[in-house]
Formats: sequence, structure tokens, C-alpha cells
Amino acid sequence: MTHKQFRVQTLNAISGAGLSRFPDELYDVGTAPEDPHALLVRSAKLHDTPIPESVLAVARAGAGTNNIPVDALTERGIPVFNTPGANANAVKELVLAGLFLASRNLFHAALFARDLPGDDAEIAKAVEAGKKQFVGFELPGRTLGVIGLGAIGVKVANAALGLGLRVIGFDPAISVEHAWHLSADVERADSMEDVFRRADILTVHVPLIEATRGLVSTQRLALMKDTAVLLNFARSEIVDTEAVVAALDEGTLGGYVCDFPSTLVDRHPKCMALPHLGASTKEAERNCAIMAVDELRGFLEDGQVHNSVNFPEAVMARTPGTHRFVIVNRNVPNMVGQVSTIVAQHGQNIAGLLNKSRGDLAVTLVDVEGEISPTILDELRAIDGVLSARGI
Ligand SMILES: NC(=O)C1=CN([C@@H]2O[C@H](COP(=O)(O)OP(=O)(O)OC[C@H]3O[C@@H](n4cnc5c(N)ncnc54)[C@H](O)[C@@H]3O)[C@@H](O)[C@H]2O)C=CC1
Ligand SMILES: O=C(O)C(=O)COP(=O)(O)O
Repeated sequence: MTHKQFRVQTLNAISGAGLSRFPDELYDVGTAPEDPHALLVRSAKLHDTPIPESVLAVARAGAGTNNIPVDALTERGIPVFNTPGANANAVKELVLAGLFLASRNLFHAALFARDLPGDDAEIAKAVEAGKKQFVGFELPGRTLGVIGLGAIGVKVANAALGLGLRVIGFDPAISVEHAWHLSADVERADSMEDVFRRADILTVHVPLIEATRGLVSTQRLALMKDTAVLLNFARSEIVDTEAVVAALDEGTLGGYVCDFPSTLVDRHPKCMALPHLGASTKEAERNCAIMAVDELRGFLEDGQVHNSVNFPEAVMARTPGTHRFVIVNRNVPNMVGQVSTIVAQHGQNIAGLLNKSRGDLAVTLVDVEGEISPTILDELRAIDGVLSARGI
């Protein structure tokens, strides 16, 4: 069998709307291609999976990259891409569903109704006798606290205003882009603790990183109103679930709705867990797959870096008739000097050059008018601080 130029391994089901964007003549895409150049995943955990030497890039069709060993890949000079905002509306809609499930006790009420015994007359009687246990509350005038005002948090905050809620938000590192989209009616909280204290409903929309692990802790739960409802559609580990269940059992927290079932929350009378459904809509799956495939194609075919979580943004249009070196190097002085010297020593004229850095890492794209020889690549790879070099 002849190999195509690029092989992509999918580790989860990825929407065909995205996969069909890999041109058939260039790509082999499957669940177990030999020596893949790229991995394409959703929530598959890669921490304990050996990542082949052949891999040049990893894409997450989704937002969270906590399932990917990003630091180890950075050390190897491999970019990790995600799809910012592509599933944010889907999550927002599920959070709103969670809000209503909680405020009207819909989940337990539906279970009660489903299991009513007897004929229709008996059911009708039991309904009227039993419904008082499910009396809920209305949203206008209540306070929603939003921790994390990124793609999802902003959409949740804005939508909640439309439902009549008062909204307070906290995000010390909000991006300019997200701040532009946040309604001016969302109040800026002074501190995270301020949000815990004031919220009738609190929702978290932060990534799972070391700083956010256990962010909803015993100490912060103690600040909350006894009747408050906690929503977690971010990641299970952001919440100390044992502390939440303890607070629910002690009557110091009103309810917990999350997207992450576990032995502690499943069947708990004050919890509702959904099976990680936040991004599971046709639209979100499509959006994420398209964005992830385009990002992989941009990097594999042109060395472009767009929406990477560990690499600098590096986009330079191709000049017709040129070839391109894609170099990943440590962000130390004189890398560009050494690269251009080697290229010049081989009599190559540089038609375009881009050098972008992020932290300890840099990407250098060099367009040359001549052919790319294995000798030049070997010399580039031998520069101290170059992690990888390829020609396209
Ligand atoms: N349930 C599901 O299916 C889904 C869950 N998610 C989860 O939601 C998370 C957020 O997604 P997006 O909004 O798209 O990401 P995003 O990157 O657009 O927003 C995250 C925001 O959190 C803020 N942040 C980080 N640390 C913080 C802290 N300690 N306190 C306050 N704010 C902090 C950041 O500044 C950023 O603005 C993802 O990382 C993922 O874990 C995302 C999509 C689907
Ligand atoms: O995008 C995210 O962070 C998600 O949690 C969505 O996960 P999924 O793609 O549905 O496995």
C-alpha cells in the first residue's frame, strides 16, 4: 500500500463535517494508521498513551486540553490545538437547562411522575398530593455568580441577564475579546469569595489546571447561602465533590447540578448529574471538528499555527513558487541568525521569514526560492536549541 503524504489518527468519533475536509489525495485518516503525523481527539485521555515519534501535532476538537500531556508535548516541540468557542453555545444551553432543572426541581419531579403507580385517576390524585414537594423558585431578581468569563462564561452571563437574573462575574484574566462581548450589565466582583458569598446560583467556567483544581473548596462552600445551587459544567475536579456532598447533607448548600456523574453524586437526592453532554450537539460537534481539522491542515501543510494552547500564533501566507522550512526552536538569542546563515550557505534566497515566540518556545517559518535538501534540514536540526525542522 502506498502511503499518502499525511496520516491522521482519530482517538474519538469526530464529525464527518470536519473529517471530509482532509483531501483524500493527501490524507489517510483512521483509528490506527501507521506512524501518524497528527492525533485528533475529543476527551480521549492521552496522559498514559505513548505518543509516536512520527507525531507532529495534536488537535483537541473541543475546549479543555486537560486530557492531553501538553507540557510533555511542548518539550518535544509538538503543538497542541483546541477549538476556542466552537462548542460554547452548546454548553451555554445545557447550563441554562441545568439552571431550570435546579430551580424547578425538574429532575426529581419527573422521576416521581414516571414512577407513579395505579390507573389514571390514581395518578392524578397522587400528582396533586405530591407536587408540593417540588415547589421551586423563579429566576428574576436572583443572583447568578459566574466564575470564568471565557467563551462559555460570557455567553452564560449574557443569557442569564435576559432571564431577569442579576449577574456578577469574576475572571482576573478575562481576554479583551471576551470583555468586548460581555454585557455591561454584568457586575464585576471584587474577588472570587465575593461571588461565593452573593450568589443564589453559582456556575464555574474555568479550565482544569493546577490553579483551579478544587477551586470550589470546603472554605469557599462555607461562604455560600444555605439555599444556593452550584452548577459545574466545566470539569469534575474543579469542585471538591466530597465537600459539596457534605454541605448538601448538612443543609448548608441547596443543590448541585453537574455534567460529571460519580459514585458520590449519582442518586444523591440533592444532586443531578448529566453524562458529560455539554458539547454533545450536532452543531458543536461539527464546529469543533471543522476548526480542529483546519488547524491541523494549516500546520501540516503550511506550518501555520492558529489556536494552539502551547505554541505562539504563527501565520504567514505562502508565496507561490517557494518552499518552506518549519522550525520549532527554543526561544533563545541568535536562532534566526543561525538559521538564515545555514540557508544562505546553501545559496538559498529567503523570500519570507516569520519568527514568533511564546514562553520558552519559538516557531520560525522560512520561505526559500530553491529546493529543500535533506542536508540543509540536517544542519538546521543540529543547531543547539532546535527541537524540530521540516520542509514543505
Ligand atoms: N461539559 C462540557 O462538555 C464542556 C466543558 N468545557 C469546560 O469548560 C472550560 C471553559 O471553556 P471555555 O469557556 O470555552 O474556555 P475559555 O478559555 O474561553 O475560558 C476560560 C476562562 O477562565 C478564566 N480563568 C482561568 N482561571 C481562572 C480562575 N482561577 N478564576 C477565574 N477565571 C479563571 C480564563 O481567564 C478564561 O477567560 C473548558 O476548559 C472545559 O474544561 C468546555 C466545553 C464543553
Ligand atoms: O470541549 C470540552 O472541553 C469538552 O469537555 C467537550 O468534551 P467532548 O468533546 O464532548 O468529549
